[in-house]
Amino acid sequence: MRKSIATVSVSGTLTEKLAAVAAAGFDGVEIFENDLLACPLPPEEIRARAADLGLTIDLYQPFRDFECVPRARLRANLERAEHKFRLMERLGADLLLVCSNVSPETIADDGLAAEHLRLLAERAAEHGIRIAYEALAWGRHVNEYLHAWHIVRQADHPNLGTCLDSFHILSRGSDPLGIEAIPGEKIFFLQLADAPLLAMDVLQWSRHHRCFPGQGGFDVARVVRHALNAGYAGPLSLEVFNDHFRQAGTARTARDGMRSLIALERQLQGAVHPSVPAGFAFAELSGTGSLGGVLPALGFTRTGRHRGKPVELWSQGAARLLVNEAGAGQGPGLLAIGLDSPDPGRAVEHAESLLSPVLPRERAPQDAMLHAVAAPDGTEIFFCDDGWLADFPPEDGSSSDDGSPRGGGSPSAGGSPGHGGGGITHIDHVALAQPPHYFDEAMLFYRGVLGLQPQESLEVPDPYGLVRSRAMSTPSTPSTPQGTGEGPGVRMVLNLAQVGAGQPPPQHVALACTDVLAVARRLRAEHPELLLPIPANYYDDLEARHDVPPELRELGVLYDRDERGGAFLHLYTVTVGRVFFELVQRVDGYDGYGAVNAPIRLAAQHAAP
Ligand SMILES: O=C(O)c1ccc(O)c(O)c1
Ligand SMILES: [Mg+2]
Repeated sequence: MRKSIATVSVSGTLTEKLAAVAAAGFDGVEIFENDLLACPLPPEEIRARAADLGLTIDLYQPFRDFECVPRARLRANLERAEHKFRLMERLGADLLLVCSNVSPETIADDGLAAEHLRLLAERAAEHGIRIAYEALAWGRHVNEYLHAWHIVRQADHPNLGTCLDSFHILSRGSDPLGIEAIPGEKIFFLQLADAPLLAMDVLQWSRHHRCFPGQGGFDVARVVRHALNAGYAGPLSLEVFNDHFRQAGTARTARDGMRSLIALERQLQGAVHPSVPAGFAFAELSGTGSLGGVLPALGFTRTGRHRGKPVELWSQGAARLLVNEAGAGQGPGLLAIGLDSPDPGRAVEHAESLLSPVLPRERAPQDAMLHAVAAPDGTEIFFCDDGWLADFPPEDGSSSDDGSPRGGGSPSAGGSPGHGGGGITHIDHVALAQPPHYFDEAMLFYRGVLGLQPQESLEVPDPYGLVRSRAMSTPSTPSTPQGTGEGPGVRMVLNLAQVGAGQPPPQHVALACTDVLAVARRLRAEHPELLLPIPANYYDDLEARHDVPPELRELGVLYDRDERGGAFLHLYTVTVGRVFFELVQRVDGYDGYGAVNAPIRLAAQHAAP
């Protein structure tokens, strides 16, 4: 299908927008009136610029508050329309979007609406122009897409059709099935936007929070499917009003829009993700040695060293951390994540088909880790099969050259915890700080590229701001809950300093253990300086809410329960460089992240020296 985008969806001047949209591979554009009015080029030159870039001008918009007006106003409106028609002839655009009247003076009369729109269509036809009538969700009299269609049908003019916009349909909770009652040739245009599910005024929601399909909570694909079933054959056109997109990089947003449409087309074809990861292979941190003793204190042992690079492998159970001296100057921070992938080659191909930057294969020929892409925040994501461990032979040099990994594959073989029971078994989740303005891009990356599913979006108060947080995880079904399928699954938490930005929230690696209290006791005894202190007030409140062992207070372990009786015990280390560790124990199917405790943790981190 042809792909189009409204110029309002990306930042920049009109000429910057056109260049970025063409570079991202779009076939056409909707020119938003403000972009044209603010552009120093005459319409003929804009037309030539678009043509040179291989873009068609699919629509000019919006024409407002035209129909259902008193007779005297109608004359003025028709004159206003004549001016637009002449402009569109210069621009080479032959479709004008008319949105339903929002004025309080609108006369609530369908017959009058049809009469006025028919007059407009007759005038438009003299210029070879067609009119697409769109119901704004906050239109005064017309705010439902089927209402707009009924008026178009009543007006009955070949140059008059309707414009469907997924936001206006889905934000009102209308059933898009009704689209199939509209003859396809009368759907003149289809605009697509997603949005997070928010309870707010629909105009504000539309003007500030729209996002690309796949980034919000609407079933945009359903709208498209019904339009295609109706026989719609025009472009899929993104029309997004978003405060962050207005500030983000023009080319980057245009590319993200294209990624969204590619993913949407796949969804319509019923394609499934070709290679959903089964678990974490590793997390790679910048730093040197044992990260100042933190890793051995947590029970990790060094089990290997990269053949040709200054990278060490630290293991405990199936939890593997790589410590890379590159970038160590800035202190410890997360550089990369390795995912256990059923088919790394296909996973990276899939990522590339969704326009993710594939990282250059600059590794030595014998290295296994060749399949990697960059996440929106710059973190490198490696798709791994078991072979990668062979790059990290044990240091005693006893590893043969047959490539067989020491301490590979099975969860218990990756090195001994050396501290008895309760140890760490695997990486439970990784939390990444997202750059401002690109949170929605990250959502689409983790959903489309990695096959993770978004959980609820949360806003977590911090003493000096607000952190927006969203967990994304591999799908779990009742028959294969997280932790019992092919692997433990992948859970990511995306954080964004929403208010009070200052510095980005630190990143963290959460490690699953079988007995977090046992680990906490050992840490308390041997390395109390590594534990993040939690205020007594927290425990006074916790003990009033739940029947918990008093030991939690002594050990600084936090606690949460879910409605189904699952429990979560977790513990934080202090921050080292830009990263900290969390130790977690999930009890009886607890599937969350202890979000109620996040404000306590954020405050404790601010208070820590
Ligand atoms: O917010 C608006 O006014 C507006 C204008 C044109 C559209 O196509 C639309 O969906 C919304
Ligand atoms: Mg619209």
